[in-house]
Amino acid sequence: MAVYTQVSAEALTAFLSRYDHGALASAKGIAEGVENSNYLVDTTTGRFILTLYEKRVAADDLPFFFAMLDHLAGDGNLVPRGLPDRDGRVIQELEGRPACLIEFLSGVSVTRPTAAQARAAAAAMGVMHRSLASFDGGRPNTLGIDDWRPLLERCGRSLDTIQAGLYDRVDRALAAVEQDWPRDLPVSVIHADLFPDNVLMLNDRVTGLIDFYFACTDVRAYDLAVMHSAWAFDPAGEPLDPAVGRALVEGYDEAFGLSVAERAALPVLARGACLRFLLTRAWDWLNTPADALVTRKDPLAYARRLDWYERDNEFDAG
Ligand SMILES: Nc1ncnc2c1ncn2[C@@H]1O[C@H](COP(=O)(O)OP(=O)(O)OP(=O)(O)O)[C@@H](O)[C@H]1O
Ligand SMILES: N[C@@H](CCO)C(=O)O
Repeated sequence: MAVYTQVSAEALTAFLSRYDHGALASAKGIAEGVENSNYLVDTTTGRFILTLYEKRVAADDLPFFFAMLDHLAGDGNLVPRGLPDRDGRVIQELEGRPACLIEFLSGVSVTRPTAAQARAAAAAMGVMHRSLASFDGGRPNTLGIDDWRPLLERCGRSLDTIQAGLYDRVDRALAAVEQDWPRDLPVSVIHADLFPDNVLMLNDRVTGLIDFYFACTDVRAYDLAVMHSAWAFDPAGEPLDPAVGRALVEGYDEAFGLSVAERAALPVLARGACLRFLLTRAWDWLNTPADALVTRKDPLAYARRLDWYERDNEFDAG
């Protein structure tokens, strides 16, 4: 359960008194997620998400994320805006952490997506990319290709305590990705973490895209590769029905479009995505504080996906 920071009823009551959103009725920590502390807050007038930003989110980046969300919501995308208090402030401090009250969106996230759900989610990403073409903000990717080797070195040989030989395995895969990485594809602001748990759905309909805290400026097709690596496999990293992977590429292509060069680069971009999530999960696996109420995510589920992309499997690019 991702609740790193406990919020007392007294502190939350005082926090809510800055807004015109009613008085505290109930609050409970949300089990999903690994990055930030999230609470579901019910007040006398409505339901909200309260997020306290933890380890990987820099407070200085929050204005960028909320400007992006405002831009997307203003253009009709189903994303949650940060809510301003009576003085117009969205970014607050609570229990010593940066914190925001956020719009609640309905829907649930799927764990084993169908092809229809994958198509709808990828189309929502395509529509989002179209809106982002007119967004003039930007943020360097702090977990991009240039950051993977330093992260590998910080994990070091402790990786081998997760699985024998894992350090050398990642080192080899990373060297190949560094060599093959495309340097001339279109760049844009992207979500960079659009996993199934960051897409809210009702049946086959997308009702919300959430968790923009890794959004950054990077290769646009990398966003789709991240999505493929997260959606085309089950949580243990075993591939789902190939129709799911195909639906992702087709849904995105129909909504936004994918050039021949972007399509050709998807396999290496997906290998890069596997390394990004394998490494951050491995770091967390090795460094999660014993008292944190969080379910660590399995780095080896990403080693299995990496194996799959490396085996020269057809990417099912439609
Ligand atoms: N705006 C929202 N509306 C409804 N539910 C939300 C909203 N934001 C977050 N949630 C719920 O809280 C959970 C955790 O949120 P989120 O994914 O942002 O956490 P995180 O710790 O940043 O996660 P991750 O590990 O994916 O980076 C989500 O899976 C969802 O159930
Ligand atoms: N979506 C990521 C967590 C954010 O870094 C994962 O599943 O590893």
